[in-house]
Amino acid sequence: MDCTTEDNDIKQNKTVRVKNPHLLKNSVDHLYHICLSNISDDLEKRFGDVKFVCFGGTPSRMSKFTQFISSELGVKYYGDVGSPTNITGSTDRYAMYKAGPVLAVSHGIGIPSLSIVLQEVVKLVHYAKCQDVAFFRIGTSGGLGVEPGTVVVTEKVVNGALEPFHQSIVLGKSVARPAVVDKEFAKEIYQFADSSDKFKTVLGTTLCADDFYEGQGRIDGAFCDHDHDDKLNWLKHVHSQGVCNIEMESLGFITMCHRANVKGAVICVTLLDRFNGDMVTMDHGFLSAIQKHPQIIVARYIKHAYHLLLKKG
Ligand SMILES: O=P(O)(O)O[C@@H]1C[C@H](O)[C@@H](CO)O1
Ligand SMILES: O=c1cc[nH]c(=O)[nH]1
Repeated sequence: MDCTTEDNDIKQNKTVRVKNPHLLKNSVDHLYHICLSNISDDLEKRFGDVKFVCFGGTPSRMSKFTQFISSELGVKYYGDVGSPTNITGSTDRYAMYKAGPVLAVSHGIGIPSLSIVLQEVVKLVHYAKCQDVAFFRIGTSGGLGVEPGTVVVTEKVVNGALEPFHQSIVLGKSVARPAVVDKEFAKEIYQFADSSDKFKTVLGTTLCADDFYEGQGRIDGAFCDHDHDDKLNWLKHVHSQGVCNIEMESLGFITMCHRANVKGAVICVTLLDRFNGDMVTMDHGFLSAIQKHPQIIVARYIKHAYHLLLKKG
């Protein structure tokens, strides 16, 4: 594909942007952490049909989601009965599964871990010439003033200081990139909540922290230099600014989707109300049941969008 065609496709919001002139010079690109290569693997043949890429923290969640979405869409997943195959096979850093137009990828904990796999997946869908791709993060979070089990569809994302950008250090300098949420896309997804659902779904601001303990104001870590009142005052303050939930990846996820010209949305379930405590104490059965809540909403959206695509032909 020459650059003009590529630019036109990007302008028409079809293909995924890889904004790196150095890559054009290199013919070989080994996607190290997902164990794929643009030369030795036929990425277009294997992944060219991908339209929806869903990310979440753990391999087991993404494997279960693959089974769920494959039965919802009536498409086979790649792998054996009852066990989708991890495409990243020989690396155990991340897991990636495929069911028809859906790719499900685990990202680990925090933006550093997420950003590596997200960059490689952006390059993967770029090399595979996927068109009109959408990315989703289906995660867990701590809630503020909402019942545990509530799904928050992120309409704004901020860092721990309530600023809507992601800061990182590049070549020794601090770089701040804006976290631009696609609000229309968030609203579209939110509309797939149903009044008969056994859980609530809300649109809200998500605070993305650098850490699970002190970074989220917890007082139950190995270290803590603040007290219970400081924590409550901070939680009350961020809640008064519209924050509904706290997690650890949304800022990097939204910022990179924007840079890649990909529609991106963050949909997380809340595991606890942080006004009532810090520890996640629910039993494993309940935890695994409520992790499905964001998947239910996203699966409805994907099913709807996929059927529209099939109709278009
Ligand atoms: O998608 P998950 O459930 O992994 O996301 C949240 C944020 C952190 O990665 C992790 C902390 O327990 O859960
Ligand atoms: O409180 C919580 C729960 C899940 N994930 C987080 O980052 N925070």
